Amino acid sequence: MSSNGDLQFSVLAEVFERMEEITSRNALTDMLIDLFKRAPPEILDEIVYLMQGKLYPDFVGVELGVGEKLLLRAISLASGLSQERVEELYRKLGDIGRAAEEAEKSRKQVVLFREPLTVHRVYTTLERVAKASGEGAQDSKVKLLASLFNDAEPLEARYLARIVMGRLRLGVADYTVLDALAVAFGGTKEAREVVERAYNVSSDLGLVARTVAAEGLEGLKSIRITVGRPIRPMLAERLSSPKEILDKMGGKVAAEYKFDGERMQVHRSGDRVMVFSRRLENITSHYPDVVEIARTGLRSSDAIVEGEGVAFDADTGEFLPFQELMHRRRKYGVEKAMEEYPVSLYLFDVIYADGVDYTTRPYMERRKKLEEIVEVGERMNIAPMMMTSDPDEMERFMMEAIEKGCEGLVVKDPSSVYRAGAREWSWIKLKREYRSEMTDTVDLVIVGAFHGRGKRAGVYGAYLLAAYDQGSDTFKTVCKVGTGFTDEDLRNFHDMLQQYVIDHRHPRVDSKMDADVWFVPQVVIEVLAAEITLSPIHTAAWGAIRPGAGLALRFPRYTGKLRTDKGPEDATTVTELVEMYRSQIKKIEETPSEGS
Ligand SMILES: Nc1ncnc2c1ncn2[C@@H]1O[C@H](COP(=O)(O)OP(=O)(O)OP(=O)(O)O)[C@@H](O)[C@H]1O
Repeated sequence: MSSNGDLQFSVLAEVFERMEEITSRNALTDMLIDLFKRAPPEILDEIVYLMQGKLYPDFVGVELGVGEKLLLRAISLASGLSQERVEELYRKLGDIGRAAEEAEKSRKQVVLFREPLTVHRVYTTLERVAKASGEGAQDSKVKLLASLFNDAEPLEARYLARIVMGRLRLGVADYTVLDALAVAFGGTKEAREVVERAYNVSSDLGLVARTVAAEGLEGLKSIRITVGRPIRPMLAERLSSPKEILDKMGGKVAAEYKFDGERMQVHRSGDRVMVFSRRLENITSHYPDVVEIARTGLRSSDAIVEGEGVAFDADTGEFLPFQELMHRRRKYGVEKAMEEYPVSLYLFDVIYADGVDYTTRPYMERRKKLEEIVEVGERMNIAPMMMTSDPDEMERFMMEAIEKGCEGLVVKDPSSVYRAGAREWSWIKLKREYRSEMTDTVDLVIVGAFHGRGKRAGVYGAYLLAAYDQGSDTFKTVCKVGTGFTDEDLRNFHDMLQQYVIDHRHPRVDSKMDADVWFVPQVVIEVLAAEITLSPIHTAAWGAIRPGAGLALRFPRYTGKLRTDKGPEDATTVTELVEMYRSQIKKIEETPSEGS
């Protein structure tokens, strides 16, 4: 069955057919073990890719580029059935695989000679289909596919069609393949670890399969971290208080800001930079600015670093909510999206640099290396970190992080290595305790402003807003807002506010934050925010919920409504904010806590 390093495609098709009927994971693993042992090592990578309905690992980002219409044309060409007939079969059966199979069964062309399909031929032909581009690409794709269907038996045609359409859906998870490889070529418990490590540092299941089949476990040890090939990210566990974290880790820990953006694994080799997402897709084309930042800001020209890309408002410099980053995931108009939603990179780890694999080095050493190789600038920075063994200090650091637009902290064990692909207790995330959507708008008083930069030069870029405190008849700050204003709003606000400018903080304004310009509290605007959080900076409800903390709005946005109908004392009060905060918590406690 296997000869000359190849395998009949029919063998694979039969295995696929049996897999579809299996209901237990153990049986599925056994079947894979059997297949892996029978297949020649040279094509085991091809088998593994095809089994998952792909040609390469995901990070390569190559697609077949074959739509339904094109595939139906190829089936029609090979079977001699009219295209209408093939389409009708597809409509009737509702499955393109079954349609291809039926077409094959009732093929009109008399075939004098069939060259039996092999796995390697299927694989390499599909590679050519994927690579066909430019003028006439569609026709070449049809011809190439038809050449396969021409030689396919009905069962082979079924699976061929499904692979091509990405509808194989055998549900063979990466971990099932790893289990099967470990048993087939190792047989010991240790084998699973070696196989998994090779996978975690390469993210390439096919490569791992072929290597272990050809060279055994020893061979896998030669799979090393390589620039250009993403490694599976280390993940964090979660606890809800600083004390629990300190109890778990013991001693001094390293607490870092947890930025709320998109995780980016940045690979650089000379002038070439690649960016991979948390799910290891190649997202380089969406982030030309990150490419440039890495090219100019990394002192090592051969490195893999990890960090969080955070979108910010170009005019105010403030972080934007995570969702705004999705504007960067478009296919066209990347340049425009890049201007509207620029990204700053906050690095938190180094995986590889100048020929050294840092994953086996302790956190403190990695952090030191990171500081060495990162040229800190406006667009590239290192996540702020503090070493602490005091829960109160950690709590304050978390509030500071949230105040700056972060989600909380990721606390790390200073002696821990980088465990690719693992979610373990050496990284623990601490998010703000309470999280829910704020659906009500609030009306707040403009008490200060900050000079605009960039496109907002000459007008105010952001405003300091306050709620009204009836008890003391003062205005307590709750947020800085720079989002939601049109250019016209900004000009109008700037002009209108001139009459209220004073050269010091108004005595009825209670603020820990220093504004560039202060106003007499007069103008009221409507604002919507994501939620209310505790804050070490804003003075509203200071100490009411927790000593040393006030309340703040997270991600506030001007709704476009200037409340000329309200005087400053009609603004939302601090008491109302406390109420809103409490009902928020109640809602959280009543809903099941979010999983990770
Ligand atoms: N300083 C930091 N260190 C590590 N991860 C950070 C840091 N800042 C932000 N992050 C982000 O936090 C994530 C760590 O949390 P976790 O491993 O649970 O990932 P997750 O499942 O994506 O969770 P979440 O939804 O909380 O981001 C990382 O994937 C990364 O994107």
